[in-house]
Amino acid sequence: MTEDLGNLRNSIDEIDTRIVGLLRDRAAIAARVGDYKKARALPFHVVSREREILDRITELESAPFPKESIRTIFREILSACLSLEEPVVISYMGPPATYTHQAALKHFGHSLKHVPAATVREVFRAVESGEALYGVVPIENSTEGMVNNTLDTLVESDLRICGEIILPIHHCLLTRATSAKEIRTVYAHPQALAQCRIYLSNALPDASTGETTSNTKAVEMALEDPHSAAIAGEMAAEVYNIPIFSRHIEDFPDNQTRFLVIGTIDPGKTRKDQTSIMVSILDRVGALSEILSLIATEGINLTRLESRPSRKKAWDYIFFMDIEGHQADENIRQLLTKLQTLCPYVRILGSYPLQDKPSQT
Ligand SMILES: C=C(O[C@@H]1C=C(C(=O)O)C=C[C@H]1O)C(=O)O
Repeated sequence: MTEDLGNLRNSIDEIDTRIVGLLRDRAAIAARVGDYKKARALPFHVVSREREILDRITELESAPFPKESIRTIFREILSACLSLEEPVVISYMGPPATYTHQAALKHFGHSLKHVPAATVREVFRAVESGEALYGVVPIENSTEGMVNNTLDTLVESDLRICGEIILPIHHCLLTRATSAKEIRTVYAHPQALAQCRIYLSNALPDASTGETTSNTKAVEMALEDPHSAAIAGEMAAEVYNIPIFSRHIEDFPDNQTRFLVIGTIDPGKTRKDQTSIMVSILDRVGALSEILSLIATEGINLTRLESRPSRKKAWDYIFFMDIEGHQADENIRQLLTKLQTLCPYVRILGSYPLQDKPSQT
């Protein structure tokens, strides 16, 4: 029997009507949850519950529908339902169309209000003042290393880390020029320039480079002058309507950036968490190795160790550590108690859901 296209499309229309009906029912219940929480002054955004939902629906049989798409769709459903409970503002390091903007949209969905801030410090300020519930800032790139400015701002602030977002970063060369030889200057944020060094020296050996405070600023320069180009993401090309001259120009294809979600809300314990801590150590032989062996004795996996000058005294350092697990776990509680006796200063920056590293895309 041959398929009838009209019938198939009628079936799809019926299913879509059912999906919308279910979304309507879900939104009505989420609004009731919102009323319940408001009456009891409970936090309305519950990260651990959202994580539980996302993990559960990912395990449901959806084939041939792709699992990753199920997660993306549900991220948007959660975002839309949450916005019914309370208007939520997210401050991100702007301007619009930066990778940080992309990370914020991926993590919180499009239904929340995403507001750009000019600097990392401004993002912290927006959250500290209560203008925004969360802030999103870049912390580390897999090719270029830590964003020191974010680490330093974290030291000075009382905000906690509520989550992390890992985004594959693919740079594009954006320009109004139609051939490489027309391009005299390539503008970008220093991080982006550093991640595309090999491409620039091979494809545009005669072009000079110019650092900008953001890739979006670079796009504005490239829009004004056809002899200029900018390095930025595909989203910037779309938003600013500038042609893509070349895609995937990053030197290492597995280029990822890690962003932090900062705020005041405790995300709660989930199936797989990570804890970030900050310690200062006594200036004596073996002080750091003592801490490291304590971590090993408790059977804790140390996944990141960074040091930054304390900015209080020359050659005095603060250490940032990420360990697997939640601060409520027995072995981490033990570790923290021991660290408190060993280190002049210990601060828990937060326990939050561990993000899976995205596979290369
Ligand atoms: C509905 C709730 O509130 C929010 C919205 C959620 C949802 O749409 O499922 C989940 C967690 C909360 O961030 C809840 O806590 O259950």
